[in-house]
Amino acid sequence: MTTAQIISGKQVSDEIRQNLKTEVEGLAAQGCVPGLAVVLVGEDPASQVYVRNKAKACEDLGFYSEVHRLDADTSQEDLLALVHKLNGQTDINGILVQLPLPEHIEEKAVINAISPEKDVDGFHPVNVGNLVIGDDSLLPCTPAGVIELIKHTGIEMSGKHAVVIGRSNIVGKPVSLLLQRENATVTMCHSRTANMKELTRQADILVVAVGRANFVDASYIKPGAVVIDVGINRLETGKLAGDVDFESASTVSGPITPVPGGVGPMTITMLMKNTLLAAKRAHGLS
Ligand SMILES: NC(=O)C1=CN([C@@H]2O[C@H](COP(=O)(O)OP(=O)(O)OC[C@H]3O[C@@H](n4cnc5c(N)ncnc54)[C@H](OP(=O)(O)O)[C@@H]3O)[C@@H](O)[C@H]2O)C=CC1
Ligand SMILES: Nc1nc(=O)c2c([nH]1)NC[C@@H]1CN(c3ccc(C(=O)N[C@@H](CCC(=O)O)C(=O)O)cc3)C=[N+]21
Repeated sequence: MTTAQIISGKQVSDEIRQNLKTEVEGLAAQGCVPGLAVVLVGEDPASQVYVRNKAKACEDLGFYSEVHRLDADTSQEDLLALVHKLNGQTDINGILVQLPLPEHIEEKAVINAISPEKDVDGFHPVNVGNLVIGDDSLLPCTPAGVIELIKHTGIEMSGKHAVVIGRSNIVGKPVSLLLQRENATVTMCHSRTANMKELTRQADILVVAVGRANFVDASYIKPGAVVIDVGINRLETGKLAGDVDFESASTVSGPITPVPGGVGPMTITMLMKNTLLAAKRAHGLS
């Protein structure tokens, strides 16, 4: 039986979006309407859902938005030309190119082409560098959402032992940097980690981003620990599952996020927050 507190990403998201909406209304009066361009190459079914959710969030908040759907066989040259065009558009403050891209396109070339001021994913090397140094930057959306959710529990991160499973550039690595910024002591686990359960069982805060459905169960978790499940896995049944076996984990954990309704909605909310910030900076308002 679940006795753990469920951290609702949906609810936290709605609260933040309310605040963003109020701010957008104020900015519109000053002639500043945040604009987001989302670029989707090919028809990755998962990406379709996210792109739809992003467009809807823009509409709800009063942002201007453009969705560019390109054929799967679009050349890298044509994609780069679109990115350059969007870089020059004054009505666009944020550019997001949905990943993964088809194999014939070099991801790095595309990310590097996005103007760092418009890189609302926080994937451009300039923004990554600023994140590492601790300077102001556009923070990657999923990691920023993870930190917001932990803050929402009211549990202090400073001095706590945080363990992150996964070390990707888009989730694991930036999450670990943001946790350190909150003064947590951070341990990183990955596919070569030898004694993983020994480590995760010491975690006051456990962030899981492995990309394997129901990978973490109760046996990985210290009683009362905060558990944040970043995983989004589509099961054969069509259902969505996290990287954490919620039924099992929640019997021992403290506050824990569900999937769906956990980190996913926060990712989109942080994207909106970044786009608003980029718009304010473009208008000299921040
Ligand atoms: N909610 C959201 O908004 C988002 C959700 N996601 C989801 O988060 C999950 C992770 O995504 P992402 O970081 O891109 O995934 P990647 O596949 O890029 O990275 C997975 C990481 O997990 C590690 N790993 C894999 N298997 C094991 C294992 N058996 N034991 C320990 N570590 C392991 C890998 O280690 P190694 O480095 O050694 O290979 C790697 O570092 C996915 O389910 C993805 O769908 C992603 C982005 C946004
Ligand atoms: N350039 C780029 N930036 C990204 O941020 C990016 C990306 N590419 N590629 C794919 C991943 C994944 N991702 C998600 C966004 C929203 C939900 C989301 O809204 N999830 C909801 C429900 C989703 C559903 O029902 O399928 C939830 O978890 O409750 C999930 C995952 C962003 N990503």
